[in-house]
Amino acid sequence: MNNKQESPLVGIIMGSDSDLPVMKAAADILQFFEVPFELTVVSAHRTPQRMLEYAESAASRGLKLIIAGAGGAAHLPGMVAAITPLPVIGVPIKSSNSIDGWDSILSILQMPNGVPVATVALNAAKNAGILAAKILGTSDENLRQKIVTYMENLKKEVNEKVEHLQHSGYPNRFDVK
Ligand SMILES: Nc1c(C(=O)O)ncn1[C@@H]1O[C@H](COP(=O)(O)O)[C@@H](O)[C@H]1O
Repeated sequence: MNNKQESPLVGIIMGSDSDLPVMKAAADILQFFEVPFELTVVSAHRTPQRMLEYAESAASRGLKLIIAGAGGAAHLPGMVAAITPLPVIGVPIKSSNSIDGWDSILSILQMPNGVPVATVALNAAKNAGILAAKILGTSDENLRQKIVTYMENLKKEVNEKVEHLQHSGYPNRFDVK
């Protein structure tokens, strides 16, 4: 699955394996950009010692940033950010007992001054992966070029939809692409 020869640059962690269906999107997009990553379950609540050791060792193991997803009382991203000097991207997850995901969003977003977590939208693990790739792309021209191509393709997709709409007969005078 992941490129085993290269040591991981991104650590994807989540509070439970029940988060995997959401967090898989971060792994998929990193794989698309050919960014080596590792993925595992770490819980601040249920496995505090494992969380401590993961966060303490992340930088020295060669990781450049961490994507942390959790639902409910989602303390994992913030606790990891409190320990590691690496940037942490937090993914709020709408878990089964959640208050519509707001519990997780606010737990991850409302960090105290001095301990930032870059929080993406609810369940937006794909965006977390893209953001990680963009950050790594600041010092990797090859990766940056892949991101430029990805963005060009996004634009093309929208333009094709606009083209399709043009042919459906609705009036539109705006044609800047
Ligand atoms: N928020 C946390 C933490 C943590 O922050 O340490 N550990 C587990 N969880 C979350 O509990 C939810 C339910 O987990 P289970 O499905 O295992 O009961 C998951 O969304 C997980 O991220």
